[in-house]
Amino acid sequence: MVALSRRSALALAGAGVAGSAALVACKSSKPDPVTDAVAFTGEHQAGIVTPAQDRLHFVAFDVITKDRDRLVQLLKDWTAAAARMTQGRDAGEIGAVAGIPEAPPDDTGEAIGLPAAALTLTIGFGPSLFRRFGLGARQPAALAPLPKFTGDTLDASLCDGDIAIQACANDPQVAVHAIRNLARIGMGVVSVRWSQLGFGRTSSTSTGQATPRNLFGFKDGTRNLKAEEPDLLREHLWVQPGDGPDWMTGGSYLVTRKIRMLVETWDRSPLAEQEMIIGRTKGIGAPVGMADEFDDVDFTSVGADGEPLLAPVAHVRLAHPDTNNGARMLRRGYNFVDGSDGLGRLNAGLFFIAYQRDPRTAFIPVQRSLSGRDELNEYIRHVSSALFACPPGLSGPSDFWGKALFEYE
Ligand SMILES: C=CC1=C(C)c2cc3[nH]c(cc4nc(cc5[nH]c(cc1n2)c(C)c5CCC(=O)O)C(CCC(=O)O)=C4C)c(C)c3C=C
Ligand SMILES: [Fe+2]
Repeated sequence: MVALSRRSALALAGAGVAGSAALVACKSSKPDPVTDAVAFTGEHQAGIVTPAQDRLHFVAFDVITKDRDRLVQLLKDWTAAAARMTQGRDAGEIGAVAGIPEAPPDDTGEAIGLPAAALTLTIGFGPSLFRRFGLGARQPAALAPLPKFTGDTLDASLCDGDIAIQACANDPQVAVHAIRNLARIGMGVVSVRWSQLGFGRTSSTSTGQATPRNLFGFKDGTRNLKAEEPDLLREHLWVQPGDGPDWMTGGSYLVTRKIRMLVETWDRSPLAEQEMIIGRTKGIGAPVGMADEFDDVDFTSVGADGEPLLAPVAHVRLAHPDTNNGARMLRRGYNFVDGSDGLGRLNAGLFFIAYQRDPRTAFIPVQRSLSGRDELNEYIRHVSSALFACPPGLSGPSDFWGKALFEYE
């Protein structure tokens, strides 16, 4: 049997040979150059350390059923649909246009003819899920709700959620199609709590990727954890045996923060001040006082005025591992522009995404350091916050999202 993508199925449909597709998981965790598909199964979920794609559609769901079996069935159905869509196929076995005219199609159709576009679908479970379905004792200690931080201006309707799914792809229509179909399949069991579209990745997760820029115009993601650093990934990204609970071994904790950026105010500030606030040059992205983007941050040199070259309030000083007891995380955020705010300003910013082995020793201390002193706070507002436990990758066809969490002795 052959695996037919939406593209080849469309082409072959004309020749009358569509309908014999079978799921074939591709082996590599990098996009397959022929099918442009990222493997759906593996040790870790795709969409974390796999190369960051250009587009995002992120959704947080509330579970609206009290029936545990219905939720487990949905997780099975979602897994099957996600396996198909990440390989460039329709969400359902029949597809968008091959079904009977009397029934709604099992795929919505807007991705017909589009490739897999390196689509990854990554699932996470929020703290609120563990208050139900007998999951209380299964909640990881690391999954305690995030604390309030100085300056937070959070909108509760944009925070938290029982289940999150991150869709990343190199085509926005492919990412939106995936989330739309998962929401459709979940009708009656889950409802969308909040969602976010993103464009322009704001970090690299591989040394092979150029460092992109955020909406303040600075290179972002220079000193990110990268796929080529397995020792650091073990230490800072993946939950290790013994960290507990077992169902999270090989997984990672996901923090999202929607951060509005007051771009109009930023755009009126002088270049030298922008560089002082970030602690890096805007052009090359080098740490202040250094020449190259990948030079180490210089904490100690002082200028002719006797003041440190790297300001005490500079973002990269306050976010640096040396300032935070060695804390590191894998950032995977996206720019967003959600139209304008009715006052003539863009509603724009950074949808910050960070994965880590334990938020208590990574995101939380770093955000405490930033929220207290970071000069960047004059120009940003945190409006949404969430934390999710992302289990390890799926082992094969009999595994499904959440199996080890829900099915235990
Ligand atoms: C709590 C974690 C962080 C938040 C929130 C955050 C917001 C934020 N960051 C930028 C722009 C840049 N950040 C940079 C580096 C950097 N930022 C964090 C953490 C948070 N940032 C870390 C851990 C680091 C790396 C520190 C280090 O190890 O040196 C940079 C420099 C380039 C880079 O290394 O990535 C920029 C630029 C914005 C605009 C923002 C909120 C909107
Ligand atoms: Fe940052």
